[in-house]
Parts: sequence; C-alpha cells; structure tokens
Amino acid sequence: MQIEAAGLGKRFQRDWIFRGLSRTFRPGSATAVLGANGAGKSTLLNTISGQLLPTEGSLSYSLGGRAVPVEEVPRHLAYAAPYLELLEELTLLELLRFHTRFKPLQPGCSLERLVDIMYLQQARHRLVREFSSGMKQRLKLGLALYADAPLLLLDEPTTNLDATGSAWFEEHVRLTRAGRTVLLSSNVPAEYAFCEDQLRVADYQPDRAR
Ligand SMILES: Nc1ncnc2c1ncn2[C@@H]1O[C@H](COP(=O)(O)OP(=O)(O)OP(=O)(O)O)[C@@H](O)[C@H]1O
Repeated sequence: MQIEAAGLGKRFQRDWIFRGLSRTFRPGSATAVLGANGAGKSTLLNTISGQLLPTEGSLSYSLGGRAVPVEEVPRHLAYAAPYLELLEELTLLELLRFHTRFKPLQPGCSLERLVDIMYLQQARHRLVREFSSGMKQRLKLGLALYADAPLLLLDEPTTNLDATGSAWFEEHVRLTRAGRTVLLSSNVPAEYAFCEDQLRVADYQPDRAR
C-alpha cells in the first residue's frame, strides 16, 4: 500500500504532537518511527492507520494504483501494539479461528502452521489469559506478520520478548515483509535494524521541547 502524507499534523488540546509531515511510504519499504517516550510515535501510527483523524493536512492511500478510502484501510492493515488487546477469554485455537475470519492469513499459512511458527503448540487449548507476556507478544506479532495485509504497523514489537523472542521477531519480519509497507515505532535499535528508512517524530515538533 502506498501512503501519501501531506502537511500532516495532530494536536491534542493545545499541544501539537507533530506538524508539517509530508512523506510517501511505498510498498516494500520499512520505516522506523523513532522518538523518546511520549514523543508521539504511537499517535503517528494511529493517525496513519486512520484510527485517529489528523488535525490538519491529508493522508491518501492506494493499492496497485487504485485509491483506497480511509474507511477501507483497516481491511488492509495488520497492527501489533501493546495497547491492542487480545481476546483473552478464548483459547488459542478459538482466538485464531475468530481472528482469521476477519483478518485472513497469507496464502499457504494455515492456523496449524502459524501455531508452530509461534512456538505455541503446547498452548493450543489454553486460555490466552493464562499465557505469559512473551507468549502473548509472540501471538500478537504472529497474527500481524502472517496476516494477508499490505500495510503492517508494529508498535514497539519486541516489548516483553527475551533475546530468543527478539531474534524470532527479526527472523519472521524478514520472512514476511516483502512487498508490504512497514512502519515500526521503536526505541530499540536491534528491532528496527532491518528498516531502511527512519522518521524522527521530533523533526516534526517545532513547538515542543526536545
Ligand atoms: N488521546 C489522547 N489525548 C490527549 N493526549 C494524548 C492522547 N494520546 C496521547 N496523548 C499524548 O500525546 C503524546 C504522545 O503520546 P504517544 O503515546 O503517541 O507517544 P509515544 O512516542 O508512542 O510514547 P511511548 O514511547 O512512551 O510509547 C503524549 O504526551 C501523550 O500524553
């Protein structure tokens, strides 16, 4: 998915979180969205995903040269973030069946294959509520990485992952990113090392102390 941001700005009450952001995000590109805690990384991802309205400027989306209205963006979006909750009252298999009715997996990736990829074979019939925080994070990431969606947004993807989990993320993002537009917010250099492009939110905050 190609995304054009033109003069994009977002303000909460009197504070501009970012302003004057003009940029094109192209299919096949991976952009690290960087900034200190509270800089506005998540706000920017939520604005680009169409979940928050920009205060000024515009966003336009296209797929294969065809314009996509903002209300259709969620259909084409896979998003993993600490503030997006899993349905914890379901077992793993129940959750996967439910989730993939709305957000199908990439062709050739079955539910069973995804369970194996996430190293959750032993947890098929366990309630997600009982998962460790690292297991929940692998589940969130597995659902996003292996979704059949051309826009992939990853907010602090290695949160709660140990060194093995972080290496797992790095391997699977490389395996699944081809042709997609990837935006990843982070403070951890290892998790955005694969991104060729960087966007520093502070560069779009003329009024805020850095
Ligand atoms: N709904 C909201 N209403 C008002 N202010 C908000 C809202 N959401 C976020 N903010 C403020 O916007 C600023 C940016 O927050 P945001 O969560 O985007 O930062 P971040 O860079 O993702 O931070 P972190 O690295 O801590 O996750 C913060 O000052 C936050 O308090």
